Amino acid sequence: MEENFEILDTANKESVGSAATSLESSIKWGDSFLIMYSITDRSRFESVSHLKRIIDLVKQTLGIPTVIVVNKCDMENGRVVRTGEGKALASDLRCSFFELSVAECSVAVEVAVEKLVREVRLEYQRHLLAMDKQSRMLQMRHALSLKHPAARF
Ligand SMILES: Nc1nc2c(ncn2[C@@H]2O[C@H](COP(=O)(O)OP(=O)(O)OP(=O)(O)O)[C@@H](O)[C@H]2O)c(=O)[nH]1
Repeated sequence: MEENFEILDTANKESVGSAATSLESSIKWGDSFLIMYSITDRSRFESVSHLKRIIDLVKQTLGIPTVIVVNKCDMENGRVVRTGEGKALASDLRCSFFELSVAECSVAVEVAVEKLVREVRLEYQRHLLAMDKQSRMLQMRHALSLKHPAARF
C-alpha cells in the first residue's frame, strides 16, 4: 500500500485573535501533530498544553497522534526548561516525548518522525477495525430484521 505524507509547518501561527482561525484550519487539515519547543524558550514550553487543548477540541478526540519534540539540547548553557518538566508534560498530555538537537543529530529527528508515522498507522488500523465492526453490526441487524420483521433492534 502506498502512503503519502504531507507536512505543514504552522510556525508563527499564534492561538489568539484572527491567527487562531488560521491555526485551527491547519489543525483540521492534519491527521497527526508534532509539537516543538526549544529548551531555551520557556514561553513556547508553556504554550504546549494550550496548543494540545486546541488540537483535541478541533479534532474532537483525545486520541490524535501527537509527539512533543524538544529541540536545541546542544545548548545546555541556555537551558530554561528541564527534561523532567517536558517528560511530565508529555505524559500528562499522553504524547510521545523526544529531546534532541536538530543541528547535531538528524537520526534523532528521523526517530521522532518515524514514531509519529507508526502512531498514525496504528490509528488508521483502529479506525478501519471500528468501521468493519460497525458494518458487520449493521449487516447483522438487517439480517435479523428480515428474519423477524416485527422485532425492533
Ligand atoms: N544550537 C542549535 N541551534 C538551532 C537548532 N535548531 C535550530 N537552531 C537555530 O535556531 C534558529 C531558528 O531556527 P529555524 O529553523 O529558523 O526555526 P523555526 O522553525 O523558524 O523556529 P520558530 O521561529 O520558533 O518557528 C536558527 O538560527 C537555527 O540555526 C539546534 O538544534 N541547535
